[in-house]
Amino acid sequence: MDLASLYSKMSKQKWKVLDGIFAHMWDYEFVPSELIAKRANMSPEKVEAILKALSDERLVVNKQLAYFGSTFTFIGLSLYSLWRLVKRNHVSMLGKLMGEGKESVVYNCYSEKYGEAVIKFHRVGYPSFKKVREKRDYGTLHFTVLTVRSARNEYKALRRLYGFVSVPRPHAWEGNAILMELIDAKELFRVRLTNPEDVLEIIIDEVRKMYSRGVVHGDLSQYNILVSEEGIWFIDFPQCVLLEEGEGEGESEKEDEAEELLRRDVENILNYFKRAYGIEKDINTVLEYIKK
Ligand SMILES: Nc1ncnc2c1ncn2[C@@H]1O[C@H](COP(=O)(O)OP(=O)(O)OP(=O)(O)O)[C@@H](O)[C@H]1O
Ligand SMILES: [Mg+2]
Ligand SMILES: [Mg+2]
Repeated sequence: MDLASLYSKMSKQKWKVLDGIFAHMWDYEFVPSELIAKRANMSPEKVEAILKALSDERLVVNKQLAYFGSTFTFIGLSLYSLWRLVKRNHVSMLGKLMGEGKESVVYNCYSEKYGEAVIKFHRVGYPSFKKVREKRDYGTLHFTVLTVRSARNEYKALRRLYGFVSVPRPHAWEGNAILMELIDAKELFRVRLTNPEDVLEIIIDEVRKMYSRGVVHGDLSQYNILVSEEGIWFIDFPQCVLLEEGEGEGESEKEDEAEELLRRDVENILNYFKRAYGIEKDINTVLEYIKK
């Protein structure tokens, strides 16, 4: 996905058309070209011609239903989200591709406001990612909405935690993209720790702080913790559960889910430290400490 070169090939009218899709994607999987035309202030014929060009570039998928409709591809949505970040002056220059995970693509970038930073483009449940899709219950919502939601959930979690728990500073959120602080560190699984007991203590204390702010990570593992000489950071929050103030003591379904996820998170970490460093801790004691 070469976003920078795709970006340079866009025109003002193409951006307007993508903007029209974005504005109505909450109500339609395939947004009627007529609605796009209205918002873009162009004729429907012109809009359809642009949509066909965008489809050739694999930025949208068009479908002839009872009407002519369009939806974003992952690349199209990412490009559009990048445009919004640029327009709001959050991003000045896109840098190198840093990594491609199952559910995201992460780029280095430069921001005049924030300096060096990263952009994480979310992709949840796009059709080509079958395995990811099977794992979750998507109901009837379509991919674009789910993906934007996942970005929003991660942004909300980072906003709530930053300053209390060691997470990258969130700068901005647009569409499926989150702009955040660049952390100069490596994933836990790639590092041989000299003080694993201390690091495990820190992790448990941070998970406790997270929990006290109503956040359960939900995918905690040696892959989603970054470490360096300077400290440790938690990343990758789209699947987290956010409990509201006062929640966490009752019996709601969300709280049950949070409890279950917390146990799994802690289990993952304890298993990793046992396997990699031979450190053993009793999970129930640790959970009790976290919830205290
Ligand atoms: N703020 C950051 N600073 C530096 N590197 C980062 C940052 N955020 C993400 N990364 C890098 O990008 C990778 C993918 O990010 P992240 O884990 O958030 O997404 P993911 O696609 O959900 O991952 P996975 O496929 O493992 O679930 C990370 O493993 C890390 O190497
Ligand atoms: Mg990850
Ligand atoms: Mg992930």
